[in-house]
Amino acid sequence: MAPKKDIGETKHWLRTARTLTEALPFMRRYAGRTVVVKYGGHAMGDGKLAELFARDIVLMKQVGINPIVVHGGGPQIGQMLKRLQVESEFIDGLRVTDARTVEVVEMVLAGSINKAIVGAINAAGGTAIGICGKDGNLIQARKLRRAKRDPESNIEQLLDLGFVGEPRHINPQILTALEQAGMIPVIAPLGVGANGETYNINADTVAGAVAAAVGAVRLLLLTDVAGVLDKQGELIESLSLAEVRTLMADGTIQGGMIPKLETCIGAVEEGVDAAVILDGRVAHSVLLEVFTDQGVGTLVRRD
Ligand SMILES: Nc1ncnc2c1ncn2[C@@H]1O[C@H](COP(=O)(O)OP(=O)(O)O)[C@@H](O)[C@H]1O
Ligand SMILES: CC(=O)N[C@@H](CCC(=O)OP(=O)(O)O)C(=O)O
Repeated sequence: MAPKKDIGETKHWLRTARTLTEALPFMRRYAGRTVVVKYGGHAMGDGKLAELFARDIVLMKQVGINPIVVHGGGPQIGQMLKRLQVESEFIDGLRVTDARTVEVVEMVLAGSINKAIVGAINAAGGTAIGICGKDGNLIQARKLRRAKRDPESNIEQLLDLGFVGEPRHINPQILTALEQAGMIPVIAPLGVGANGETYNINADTVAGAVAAAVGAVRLLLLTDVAGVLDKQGELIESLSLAEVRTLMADGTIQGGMIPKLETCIGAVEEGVDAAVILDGRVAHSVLLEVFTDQGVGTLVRRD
């Protein structure tokens, strides 16, 4: 006869059974669909968090969902630029990128960060392949043109952000091939221009464009805050596209949150079911979002 379970073990078993019962409908709903997860530089934290993140991604793959990881690395690029004594400036959450800066951006994003994430996923039992937008012509990009209205003169000026790009066309074939081979794509946010030049693209923007191109069921943007906060600092759990636009216009949303929400609007308008901004520093936040009813963070939905 099998030995009796002790009470602690039984409680743990019951909790696991409840978790599985709650998760099963979501596993069925998302089976065979793609979830794009943007892993922000601020969300990466220490090694333990990266390990938990990698385990969540592998688990998703094991239950039949296709995760695609798009990563950032803004703070890590900043550290390297500092070490190399290259000045760096942001406008509306975007790094002004001259020729010297783009070399460093490529080295950090497609090099050390991409390979660290690939290593973590592989160590967790998955098969990850690291690529950037230049591989397989995944992201054809063009120079980003951004206008800003001068508050004093009220005249709109075109800003020159250098080699900052925006996706012009995504070729998802390479992603489909990796997915069919049971592999997990890990994408560094660089694009290739018409003349072969490298563009630095905001990682949220890339995640949104990839999610739209593959018809993802969810776009998850992992960051270092609980989600979108209101003026009192309280988490907003759900926002329609119209509500997002209001918060942008009244200044509640600033800095790096601007490209994040612009991305959510674009992705949802282009057919992604919903986008979520959530805290990547919370252990298993990806699983909590995908496999529970209430989810976490701020959900951006069509209406
Ligand atoms: N309304 C808001 N709610 C939450 N965060 C906001 C808001 N407005 C601005 N932010 C800022 O946006 C930051 C997230 O953007 P960013 O630093 O670019 O993240 P990541 O590196 O993860 O992409 C937050 O840490 C916060 O400082
Ligand atoms: C144009 C632009 O700003 N590119 C970003 C790319 C990395 C990124 O987006 O990283 P996070 O997601 O960690 O912020 C940069 O140079 O920092």
